[in-house]
Amino acid sequence: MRNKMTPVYILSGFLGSGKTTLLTRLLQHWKQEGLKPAVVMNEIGEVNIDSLAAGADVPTSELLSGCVCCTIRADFAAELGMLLQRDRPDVIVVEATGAANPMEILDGVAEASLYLNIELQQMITVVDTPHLLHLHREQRAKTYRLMQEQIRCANVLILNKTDRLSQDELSEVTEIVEKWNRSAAAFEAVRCHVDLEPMLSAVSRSEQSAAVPEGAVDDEIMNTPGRSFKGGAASHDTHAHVMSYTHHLQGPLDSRKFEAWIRELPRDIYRAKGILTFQDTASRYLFQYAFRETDYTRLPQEVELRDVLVFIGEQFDRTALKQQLQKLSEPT
Ligand SMILES: Nc1nc2c(ncn2[C@@H]2O[C@H](COP(=O)(O)OP(=O)(O)OP(=O)(O)O)[C@@H](O)[C@H]2O)c(=O)[nH]1
Repeated sequence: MRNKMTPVYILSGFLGSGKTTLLTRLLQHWKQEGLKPAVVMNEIGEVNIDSLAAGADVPTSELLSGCVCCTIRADFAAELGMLLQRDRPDVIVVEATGAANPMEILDGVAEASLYLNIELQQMITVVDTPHLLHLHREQRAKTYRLMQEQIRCANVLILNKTDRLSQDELSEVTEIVEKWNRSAAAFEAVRCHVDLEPMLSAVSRSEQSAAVPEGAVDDEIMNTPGRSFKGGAASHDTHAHVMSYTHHLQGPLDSRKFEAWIRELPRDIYRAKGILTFQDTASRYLFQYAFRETDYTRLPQEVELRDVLVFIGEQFDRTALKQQLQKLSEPT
């Protein structure tokens, strides 16, 4: 039997937006619930000051040699694996450096979930609202684009530092964020003071929304506590949020059927990877899919990994994917 999956939360947000403030709150919350959290942190620079915030009783793993998205391939999975084995946490938070590209981090966690019993729960982005408004007015391209990416990727948005905005400015910022990501559950906050339970359950609700038929999605999310955006159910003109789906395969697949199925994958799924066994070949493979190209690398026989596929894309139908993969696993 497979061990239970440890949920992983990615905490993203621009430098100084309030990630550590939120992390401290989350850790307190989980500890009060009797859970054991662990943290993976990365900082640009030599010393990680934020690790002090986690407290001595929270296992912390640090990637100090640069940004998590650059060290991610080798170190990240190894660090997570070590943390899981050594500390057996109930929940893991990856605090991404404020300058990190969230897509790379998402990709890294997806990669690690091929080898480890972890499940990416959601991406929480803390938005420094006065800073965003300032950049929006100045149109400073690079930083602005990174903030935009961080907002687009989120399933939960904390619109932080609202104490430094007037009501009009808050409306302006909300409108900007809404244009980029209408799907996430959004919470206005001062010092990341949000009701954590509704925030954490809003995470799963927005994930489930992918299975809800078009048109019902926004309705569902509009009803999540803390949702502050205006707007209607019919607005699907903006970017949907990025999501991932992990599927554990029950048995070997027919390679030709799998190939044919991959060719028909919806365009909304832009990345997939996995470990696969085929009914009609002796080897096992590491499978990669990017920009509609597939790649298979033969794995050594002794590799002890379960068969799994991870998909990353925008607002795709996870239920349909699951059903199709179950069908592909049926013996022919
Ligand atoms: N005025 C105001 N200040 C805040 C708020 N939230 C956080 N801060 C302050 O903003 C600063 C940065 O907060 P952190 O939680 O350290 O932010 P961070 O995102 O972890 O920062 P980096 O580690 O640099 O990426 C601290 O001085 C906080 O006290 C807020 O809602 N309003």
